[in-house]
Amino acid sequence: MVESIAATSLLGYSPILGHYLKDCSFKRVAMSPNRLPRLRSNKARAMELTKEVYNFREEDRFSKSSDYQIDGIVDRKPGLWPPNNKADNPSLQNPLLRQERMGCGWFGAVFEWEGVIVEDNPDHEKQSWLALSQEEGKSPPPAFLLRRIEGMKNEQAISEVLCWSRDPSQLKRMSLRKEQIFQGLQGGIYRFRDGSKEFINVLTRYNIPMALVSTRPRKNLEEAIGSIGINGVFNVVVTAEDVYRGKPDPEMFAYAAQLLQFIPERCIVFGNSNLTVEAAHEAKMKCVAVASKHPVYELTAADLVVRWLDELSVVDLKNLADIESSEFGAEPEVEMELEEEDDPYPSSRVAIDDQDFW
Ligand SMILES: Nc1c(NC[C@H](O)[C@H](O)[C@H](O)COP(=O)(O)O)[nH]c(=O)[nH]c1=O
Ligand SMILES: [Mg+2]
Repeated sequence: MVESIAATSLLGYSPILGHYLKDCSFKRVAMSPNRLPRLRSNKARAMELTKEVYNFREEDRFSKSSDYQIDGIVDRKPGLWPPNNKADNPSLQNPLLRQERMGCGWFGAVFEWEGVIVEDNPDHEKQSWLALSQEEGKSPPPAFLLRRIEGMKNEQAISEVLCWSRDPSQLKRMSLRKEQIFQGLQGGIYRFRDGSKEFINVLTRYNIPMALVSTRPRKNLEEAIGSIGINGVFNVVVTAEDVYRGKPDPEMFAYAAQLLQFIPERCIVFGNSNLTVEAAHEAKMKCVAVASKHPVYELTAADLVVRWLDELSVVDLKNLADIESSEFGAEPEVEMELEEEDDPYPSSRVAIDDQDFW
């Protein structure tokens, strides 16, 4: 199975619907009525948000997520946005490796959890909000508001969309309660979506760095990861506690890229809603939409739409991650190394980072 997915090529395979963006400006998608006007550039905003989060809870975050970070990939010290450009590191000495990474062969995969890796039951989420509104003596949120808060952090949804409170302690209390209700309904039972296990096996085999990003609390997500037996598969796990804002804000994806040490243009997001597509594009990332709870025709703003992850091959992802040189400024120059005269084996010198050539 693993072999067949990896070997699938562009020759024989055509995803349900897909279009590769060649316009590096990315399309602006008018799909989220709750988007706030942005007065600053996306990059400046991501930088500001990421810095804020670092200053706010740096120690807490790194201590909690350390189990999921692979040494050598994640820099535990705070850094500036954008992250160090691991892929296009000009100090790479192996010209073949450098060429490979400067092209489309080196990228990070950023996955949502529900509706992408595991099956999602949309009714549980709706019922949780309805139950919370009843407990709090608020009017039940209508369907259009529930759609607007899909993918947001609970605090964000309660304060900015439902307008139930702005008091931080109340927001925290209601958010925790809503997750408690959700977990009760969900029952701690998780099931892989068909094809997702096979797909992450392929990516693991190809050494493609992977991040898991979800608006669920870390504790619940860690339990869920353990219960389906994929501990340690993701190099990085970003959860609700790590960020101020969920989707459609790009903060979660920007932070995942920072932890993976990939510039955003080198990341592909896999999500199942238009808010995810919007957040990924806002973060300057490509987005594959998985049509799980939303039909294919509603997700056409994504760069590629599939029903099941195992419809995709590594070749498809490489094509998707194909980087326009203009996105990096000037055309990169291939550096010629000067070999020292007294070195008897000059061509055997390889930078440390060159050893993981795949
Ligand atoms: N509000 C509705 C949701 N919200 C839940 C989110 O879509 C999401 O599944 C959850 O936040 C987990 O995050 P992730 O997918 O792992 O990133 N879902 C619905 O189906 N319907 C809603 O109205
Ligand atoms: Mg989802």
